[in-house]
Amino acid sequence: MSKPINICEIFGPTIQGEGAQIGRPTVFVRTAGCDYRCSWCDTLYAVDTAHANDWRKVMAADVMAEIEQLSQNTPMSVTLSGGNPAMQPLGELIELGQEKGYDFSMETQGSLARDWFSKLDNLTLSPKPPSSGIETDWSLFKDCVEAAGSKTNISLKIVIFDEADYKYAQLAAKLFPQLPLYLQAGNHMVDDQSDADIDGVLERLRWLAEKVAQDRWQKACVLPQLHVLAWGNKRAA
Ligand SMILES: C[S@@+](CC[C@H](N)C(=O)[O-])C[C@H]1O[C@@H](n2cnc3c(N)ncnc32)[C@H](O)[C@@H]1O
Ligand SMILES: Nc1nc2[nH]cc(C(=O)O)c2c(=O)[nH]1
Ligand code: SF4
Ligand SMILES: [Mg+2]
Repeated sequence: MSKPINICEIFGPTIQGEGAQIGRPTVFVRTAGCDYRCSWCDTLYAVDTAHANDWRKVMAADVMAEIEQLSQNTPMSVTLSGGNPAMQPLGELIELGQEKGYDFSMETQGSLARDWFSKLDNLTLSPKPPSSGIETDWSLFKDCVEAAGSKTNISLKIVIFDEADYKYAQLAAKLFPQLPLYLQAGNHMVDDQSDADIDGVLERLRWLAEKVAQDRWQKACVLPQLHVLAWGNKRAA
């Protein structure tokens, strides 16, 4: 018997605003619930159970039907995010979609490994630096890399707010030298309602870019959240 997926929102097509697939059109499936509480989480409405009344349980076939409606039945990229999508039974959805020609990317922090990671086309693992207030269990993180295996494109994406976060990213790069590395300028959440602090984001982006250039850190790819530059903190963008 298949189990329902806890859904926060399904939206798009928009563009992937972050990491290895930046700029690519995609539909987002945002699952509800997370095992972390990052101090600067930009999607608390998918994490905090205070928002649980807005979440819904949906069977994989029905999620797929919504994706097909949004994409007007044109096979395209689907991005699974959250919350932590690894908490949800997503293997069946990935299989259903791939049979129809859709490809699947996923964003997760690397705290819960699942067999079905190996079905994904792209997996972004985003371990959390010190500024998040969360400590990384690198052994669980390694389990996620291994669960995805060699057929899935895996990349590391680390949010950077400060010097300690930068050092953490250097450590992560040392631990997983085989993985492409993206450094994402942090977006300080001012409050849920307000526009994004774009000046602050750009200042952090310039600081990060200058550091990487000065250190001649060839492997690092520095990026902003493109959707934040385009649409601010607007939900479902
Ligand atoms: C909202 S999370 C959901 C997926 C998963 N829980 C995770 O953290 O990877 C999606 C991406 O947004 C990043 N992110 C969250 N809040 C952010 C912020 N304030 N500034 C920059 N990136 C942020 C996360 O690090 C992650 O890479
Ligand atoms: N456009 C856009 N790109 C994104 N990349 C990662 C996102 C996420 O919240 O996981 C996200 C998002 O919410 N919107
Ligand atoms: S792991 Fe991701 S969704 Fe969960 S609290 Fe952190 S940034 Fe938010
Ligand atoms: Mg987001």
